[in-house]
Amino acid sequence: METIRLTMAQALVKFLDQQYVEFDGVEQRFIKGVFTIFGHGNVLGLGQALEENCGGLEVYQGRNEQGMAQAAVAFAKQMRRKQICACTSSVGPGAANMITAAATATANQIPVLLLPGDTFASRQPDPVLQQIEQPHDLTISTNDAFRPVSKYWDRIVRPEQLMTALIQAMRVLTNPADTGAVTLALPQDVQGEAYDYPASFFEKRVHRIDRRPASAAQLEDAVRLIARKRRPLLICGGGVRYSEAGDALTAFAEAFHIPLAETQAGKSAIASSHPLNLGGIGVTGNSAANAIAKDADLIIGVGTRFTDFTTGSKELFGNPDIDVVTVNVSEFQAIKLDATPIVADAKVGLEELHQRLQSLDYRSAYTGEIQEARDAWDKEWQRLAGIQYVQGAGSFTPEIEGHLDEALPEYAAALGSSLTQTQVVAALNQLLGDNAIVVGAAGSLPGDLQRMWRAETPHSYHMEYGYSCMGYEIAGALGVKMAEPEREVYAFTGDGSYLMLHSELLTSIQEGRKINVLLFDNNGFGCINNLQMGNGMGSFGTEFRSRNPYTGNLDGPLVGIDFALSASGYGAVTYSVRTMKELEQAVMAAKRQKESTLIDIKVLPKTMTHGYDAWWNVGVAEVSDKKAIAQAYDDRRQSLSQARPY
Ligand SMILES: Cc1ncc(C[n+]2csc(CCOP(=O)(O)OP(=O)(O)O)c2C)c(N)n1
Ligand SMILES: O=C1C[C@@H](O)[C@H](O)[C@@H](O)C1=O
Ligand SMILES: [Mg+2]
Repeated sequence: METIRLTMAQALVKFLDQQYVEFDGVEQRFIKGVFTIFGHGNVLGLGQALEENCGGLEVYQGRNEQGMAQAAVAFAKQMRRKQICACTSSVGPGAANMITAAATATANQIPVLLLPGDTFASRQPDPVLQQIEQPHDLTISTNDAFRPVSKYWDRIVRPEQLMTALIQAMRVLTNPADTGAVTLALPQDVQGEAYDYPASFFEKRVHRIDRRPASAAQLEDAVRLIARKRRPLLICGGGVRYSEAGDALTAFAEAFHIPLAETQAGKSAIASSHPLNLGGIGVTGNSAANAIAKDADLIIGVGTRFTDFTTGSKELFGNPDIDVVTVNVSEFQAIKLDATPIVADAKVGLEELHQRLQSLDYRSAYTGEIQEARDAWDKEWQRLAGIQYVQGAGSFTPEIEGHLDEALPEYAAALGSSLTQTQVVAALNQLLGDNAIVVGAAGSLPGDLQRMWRAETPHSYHMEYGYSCMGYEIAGALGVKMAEPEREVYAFTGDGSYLMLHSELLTSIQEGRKINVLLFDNNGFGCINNLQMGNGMGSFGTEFRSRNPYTGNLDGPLVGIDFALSASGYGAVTYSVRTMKELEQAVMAAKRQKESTLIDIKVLPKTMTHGYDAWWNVGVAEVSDKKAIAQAYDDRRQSLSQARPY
């Protein structure tokens, strides 16, 4: 047997360089590159291997391990899971920083390969710098914390173990039904240890991503159910995009006259202007999708996990005769809501269902309801786009009313702006152009965008709403830009998310990957303020106010931040926006820039969109002296009584 003597880390790099996937007959390299932040836990092992021969892998320098790994997650998401990046960190805190990103990947079912350094397998120097010592179990290190957030976890304590670990890692990374973060913990000493690896291990491997067909019996069950339903509603989930099933879904909807609603992950599979597309559904959905959902007698969920946001915590589907059909490549997802499942790839499953339903000459019973719902939402959209703040007591009612109404003049003065969030979102939808990609994750913007953003081109909407991780926005925009360098990429971030994590803005500049940050500064954790005040609490710990020496609380003056100044320090081209005219000028100027840009948009709190008749089950206090909280608790109990229990 021919062998090659390499260190474990050199063998790892050589193997990763030879991985390819084939999907619909198209073959491509699977691992684009490796994000790195080196420390003693990885620099002399994996770092040395990458320096000596990284083959066709690109090597990037991250700023924050969470940030670089979120960029890798976004890259793989935008590539529809057909290409990924790996990330390597040092031992201890560097590794711990990647755990949040691992969780983001796994929650969203996005493949990412994480390679944290680990403590010595030999234990000779224990405790090595940054080692946590657990006296009851010396095998534990920081990296064990990746176990609950990884789809595959392994620790390579001998160089020859690498071979089985990598083959298993590739199984998970290329599995459309059950992918997520793969963590291979690499003890520092083992990274540098040599072994005579069989040469065959490094031959080119092509992993076929098969389209799983549906079983005839499952199709028959589904057809029988659909045939007796009059008001079906399709839900387009992320699986539609990963399976490139947008056309199949459109054809299905058109053939049987079935409206469709979009989840955050599924949005932009089908153009918003399509007459059967109702738009976003659920807690962050619009009036059109939610109204049709309430009366639907059948939900056909395609590639969706049916999260609480999509189902309105299982209260949204109000028709007593409701049934559910699913098309999902994952058996686990397919049987949710006690559905009649079709366990299959979204495109193949839909095409097979289409064929069988066609032979029955099926058509839904909708007449004018779909267009009416769309028209009503369109009218509401125009109203949201036109909301302007008017100064003076009683002359302005914000969308989220009755919380901070009396504080709005103070905000307008402190921010120097009276822009409303809905008017800015609507204007940006016109200004950015159809080909732009919008990226988001947390705060109030995902709600506004799922409702209001009209996405006309495929894959122009990139929302991480499985983990809704603050700080993904800017790191994610970098990953998206790496996936689609020809398109303008816009990170929609709140001030809170920017403050949480924006380190990879610098990486975007270093790499010459231009991203545009649209920062909505409302001086606080706006959506959480809405949530607490909407459930009977006061405004507590969510506005950005200084410590007040008289009360001892955080109810002093507003804390003003010049975000444009902050980003310009990194080399971003920045703009400050306080009027609609400035917004238009800034967007036009940003488009002409070659460097990354940041537009610091000052918006009034409470001027984002509100909910449109979907309930969100949140934990409200059962005991409180406050009447408003007791009322919120009763309301919750009432909604819960109308929701499906499972
Ligand atoms: C990492 C992380 N921590 C905490 C949260 C909980 N959370 C969700 S939104 C939010 C506030 C967001 O504030 P900002 O980015 O300013 O957006 P706004 O709601 O004001 O639009 C918080 C704390 C989260 N989603 N992610
Ligand atoms: O708690 C949350 C509330 C949501 O409105 C928000 O978008 C999300 O980021 C979150 O974590
Ligand atoms: Mg905010």
